[in-house]
Amino acid sequence: MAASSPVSKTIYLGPFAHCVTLAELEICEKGVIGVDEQGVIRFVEKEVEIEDLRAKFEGWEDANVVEARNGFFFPGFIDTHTHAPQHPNTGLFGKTTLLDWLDTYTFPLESSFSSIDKASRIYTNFVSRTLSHGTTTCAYFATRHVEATNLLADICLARGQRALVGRVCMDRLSPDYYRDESVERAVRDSQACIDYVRSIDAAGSIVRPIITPRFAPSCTAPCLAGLGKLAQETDAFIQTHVSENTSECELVKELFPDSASYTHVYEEAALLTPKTILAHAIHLSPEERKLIKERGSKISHCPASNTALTSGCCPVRELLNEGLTIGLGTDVSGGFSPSILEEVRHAIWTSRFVAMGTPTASTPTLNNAAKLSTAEALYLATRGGAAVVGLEDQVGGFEVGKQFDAQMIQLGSVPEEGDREGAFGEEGAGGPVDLFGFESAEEKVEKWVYSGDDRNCVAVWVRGRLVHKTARYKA
Ligand SMILES: O=c1[nH]c(=O)c2nc[nH]c2[nH]1
Ligand SMILES: [Zn+2]
Repeated sequence: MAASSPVSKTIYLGPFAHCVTLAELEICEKGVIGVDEQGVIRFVEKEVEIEDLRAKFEGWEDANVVEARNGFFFPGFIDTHTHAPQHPNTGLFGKTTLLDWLDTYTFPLESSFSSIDKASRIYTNFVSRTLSHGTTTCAYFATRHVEATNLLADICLARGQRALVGRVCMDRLSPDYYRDESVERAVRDSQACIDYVRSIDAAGSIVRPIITPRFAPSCTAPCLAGLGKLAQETDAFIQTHVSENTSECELVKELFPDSASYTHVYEEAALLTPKTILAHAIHLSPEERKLIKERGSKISHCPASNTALTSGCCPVRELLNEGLTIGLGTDVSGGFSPSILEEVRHAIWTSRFVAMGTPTASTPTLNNAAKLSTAEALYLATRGGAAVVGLEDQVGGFEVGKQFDAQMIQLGSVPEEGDREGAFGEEGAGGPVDLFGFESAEEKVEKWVYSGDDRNCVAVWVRGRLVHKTARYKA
């Protein structure tokens, strides 16, 4: 589906849900959202009877009407951290942990993106996959290759998916066949990608560049400093990894013996800014968290990856209590799914593992305060993520003035006894979520969160433009 399809004035009719605050998930059963030709939300009504529709919205008599049946509209998901070139390795991690996983699976695959044909095949497929799971904005790590990185930006722009696209920098501790030959090269190639992405979308309304040092162990101090300087000169976003795995943290201590902490390595290179996204952040000290907060840098929580690579359980509830800004990341292929809905579930599970902890004599009971609620995890997936990628004024919820980045969720109705056809005709067409008719609006959302998948995501819009639909979508 091309992003060039025109946007018509449209009234989105039917239930919608969105997170108003971290604690509050608002669900409106008789919702109406009016979106203009620029994809901007012009009105939001929460209690409208269908019969009143045309009369009520003067000037909107000719608007299209798109109705959510047996489901609801939900804001598009924001994936604050993933690796597009690692998509073919999804599900392949065995019993590795971070450092051997990089050597075994990741570097060999990423290095092959010198082939633009290969990059084209994988990136086209991955952007389709993330869109089909309702991801309307994505922060992508690409590879070292300028041409392939620029191609990823082209694909996101053509498909209409908002993206931050970054060329990965690494000038040490990676194989000879996959390493920046010098600091100058890392900075020059990063600059080339920034220039390219800004040349294809000067306003940055869909694609924006992001400076991407892979992580401290694979960058020398001069390389990190060169990228920090580049970030200042270009006012670009920055993304990297921090404190994911204890062996990695030890390695950083060895490589940067004069730095007070892992986070200080980035601080010393001027890489901690309000436009910085730090992935994982599992093993941070209180001082490091304080520094990140002071700098206004953001955190991408990647719970599926953290469990797959046995990196640890990030104490997200604590970080939220401390006022850090947090979104969710799929971190493919450390993570094994391109779905932020899956990450919502993993964020909730991880918070429960933190809550269960290891009972000790001093804390023998469950630490309920560590748990994330469904609403809180959905907040991280939408509004929290929007703040991480600098789009908090534009997307993440349904308010007048925001842009319509949304997904239409449709659930399955189990037929009444005697109704052999069923609500959606063929069996299984309702996806994995079965409704029996008793469910409240809240229960429908809960059922989707815990057992839904991309089959329930029947249409996706970015700035009011339809960017993905399934056969079940009937406009
Ligand atoms: O989850 C991760 N994925 C990666 O590709 C990577 N590189 C450094 N550190 C990393 N962590
Ligand atoms: Zn990562």
